[in-house]
Amino acid sequence: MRFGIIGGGSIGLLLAYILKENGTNVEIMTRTAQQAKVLRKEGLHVVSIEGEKKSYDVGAIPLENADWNVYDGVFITVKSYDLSQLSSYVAKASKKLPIIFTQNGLSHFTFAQQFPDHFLIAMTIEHGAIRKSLHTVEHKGEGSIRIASFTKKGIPDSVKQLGISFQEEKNPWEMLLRKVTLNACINLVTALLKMPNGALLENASANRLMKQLYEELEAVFPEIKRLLTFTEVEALCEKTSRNTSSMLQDVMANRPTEVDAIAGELVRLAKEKGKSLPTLQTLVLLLEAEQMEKGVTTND
Ligand SMILES: NC(=O)C1=CN([C@@H]2O[C@H](COP(=O)(O)OP(=O)(O)OC[C@H]3O[C@@H](n4cnc5c(N)ncnc54)[C@H](OP(=O)(O)O)[C@@H]3O)[C@@H](O)[C@H]2O)C=CC1
Ligand SMILES: CC(C)(CO)C(=O)C(=O)O
Repeated sequence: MRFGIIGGGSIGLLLAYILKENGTNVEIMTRTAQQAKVLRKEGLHVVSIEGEKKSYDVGAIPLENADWNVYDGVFITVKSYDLSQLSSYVAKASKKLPIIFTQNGLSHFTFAQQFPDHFLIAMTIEHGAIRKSLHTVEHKGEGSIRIASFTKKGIPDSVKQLGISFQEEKNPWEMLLRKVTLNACINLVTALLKMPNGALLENASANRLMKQLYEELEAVFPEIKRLLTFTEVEALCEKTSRNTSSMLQDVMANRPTEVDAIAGELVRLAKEKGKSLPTLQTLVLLLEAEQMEKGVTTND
């Protein structure tokens, strides 16, 4: 089997590693020709959770030159705010091709609704990963991977046979609500306090702030009680304790963050119910103010 991965960032390279470990042929579709060249020449370098260094031959091609007809499935691992750039590619893809979205947040739920006849699937990844160079990724923690189809087509055998250990979910909305709650609790606090995920267990005030966020969300979206306990939020901080959350990675690299896809969407949904999320909204403003001072605009 041959799978394409759009985006050679932290999660794109981590997925390439997981797929290669399971014997799948992988081609990474990059934004730049330079990254594709480096990946083809140097291979994919991985530092595993245990600190072991590994390398793999991978295919790599700039996205604009790729032919999606050669793949059994395509993973989309770009940030939420870059999804709109891919609309024309998804529109042209075969309706039989499984396309799997790995974004945090909720905006890909709306993106997927533009393509009701395509074979679109959501995947939530509770792993930590940090790209260290154009062809090197460090695996920083391992939690569960969940998958749910956006359509009635279900999960195809080609994806089930990838050898990735994942939990299949029936309801994509609930699966994404669970993950966005985890990210609202972990990513915003770590991004503001410049802490690795594990520090949220050690710093009592940061831990209280994270709990306050969880309780505020649970009060507005009661189904969260059924989908995720606060103990599970803390367990993910433990499993990814050495990871720098993807939002903190963005802040440190002076890139836009996914604050709108994560917190903005939750605030809007709360408003539709006539409710508000004051703690979350305050953290959003603090983060946006910090980004503005650095001249980084959110392009969500
Ligand atoms: N990092 C983590 O630990 C986790 C991240 N996630 C989620 O996974 C998603 C990806 O995150 P992450 O990998 O950290 O993000 P990164 O910013 O590390 O990677 C995103 C990649 O997408 C590439 N890209 C952007 N636009 C295009 C395009 N038009 N064509 C091809 N490639 C493109 C970027 O290219 P370039 O480098 O050239 O700019 C970049 O390499 C996010 O939604 C995040 O929330 C989920 C779980 C854990
Ligand atoms: C799983 C977790 C919390 C890992 O840091 C993540 O989703 C992220 O950083 O975006």
